[in-house]
Amino acid sequence: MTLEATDVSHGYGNETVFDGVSLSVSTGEVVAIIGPSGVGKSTLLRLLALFDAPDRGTISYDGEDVWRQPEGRRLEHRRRIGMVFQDASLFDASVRRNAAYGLRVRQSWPERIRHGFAQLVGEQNGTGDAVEALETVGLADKVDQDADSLSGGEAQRVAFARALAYDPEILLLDEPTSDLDPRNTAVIEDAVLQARDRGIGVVVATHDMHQARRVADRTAVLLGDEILEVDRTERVFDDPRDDRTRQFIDGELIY
Ligand SMILES: Nc1ncnc2c1ncn2[C@@H]1O[C@H](COP(=O)(O)OP(=O)(O)OP(=O)(O)O)[C@@H](O)[C@H]1O
Repeated sequence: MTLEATDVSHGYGNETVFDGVSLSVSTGEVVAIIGPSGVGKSTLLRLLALFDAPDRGTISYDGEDVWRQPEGRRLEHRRRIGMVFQDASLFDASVRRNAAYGLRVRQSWPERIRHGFAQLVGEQNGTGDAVEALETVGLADKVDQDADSLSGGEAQRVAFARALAYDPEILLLDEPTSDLDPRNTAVIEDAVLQARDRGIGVVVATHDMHQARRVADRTAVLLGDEILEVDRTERVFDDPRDDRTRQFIDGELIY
C-alpha cells in the first residue's frame, strides 16, 4: 500500500508554498521530510492526510487518484491515515478517553462501514486497543489520570497513542518531538520504529536532522519550493546530490 503525492503544487492565496513536489510512503517504512521552518512541511502533510486538495498534481492511495473519487471513497482512504499535529490538543478527560478518541469516532460509523473497515485492517470487531497504544509510549500507568495534569512530553505521547490506537495504515507526524526533552523524544522515536515494524507507513516532518537519521529509511529534503532530493537516508546525508542539501545539512544555509 502506497500513499503518493505526484507533481503537487500548493499555496495560500497568491503565495506558492511548493511547486511540483513528489513524495511517496509505503507501508512498513519511515520517510522523513526535513527542511527549515516555514518551508511547507505541515502543508505537505495536510495534503497527504487528504485534508486539503492540492492546487495542482495528484494524491493517490493504493493507486487511486483520491481527489477524483466520490467523497465517500475519499473518506474511506482518509480513515486509514492517522495524523498527529504539532500541538497535542488533548481534551479535558482521562488519558484513556483521549487515547480511545479515534476508536469511539470509528464506533459511531454505520455498522456496514465499520464492518468493512474491520475486515480491511484485520480487526476482530472494529476496535483496536487504546491501552496497548499507551503501553507503546510508556504511559500505561497513567490511563486514569486527567489529561490536563500531564506534562507537555506526556501529552505528546498520548496524542501519538491516540493515532496509533486507530490502527492506521499510514501515520503522519508533524514535528512530533519539538519541545520535548531527550527522554520523551526517545520514547516517541522508539514508538515510530515499532509502528514501522508492525507494518505502518510513517511520515515524519522534522527540522531535526539527527532525528531523520535515527528513524527514517528514506529522507526528503524540502527547500525553497521544491524537494531537492529524496533517497535512502544515509545517501542523502552522506552523499547529497544537490549542493543546497549539503549546505543545509552543514548548517550553512540560513533561511
Ligand atoms: N492556512 C494558511 N493560510 C495562509 N498561509 C499559510 C497557511 N498555512 C501555512 N501558511 C504559510 O505557508 C508556508 C508554509 O507553512 P507550513 O506550516 O507548511 O511550514 P512548515 O515547514 O511546516 O513550518 P514549521 O516547521 O514552522 O511548522 C508559511 O509561509 C506559512 O505562513
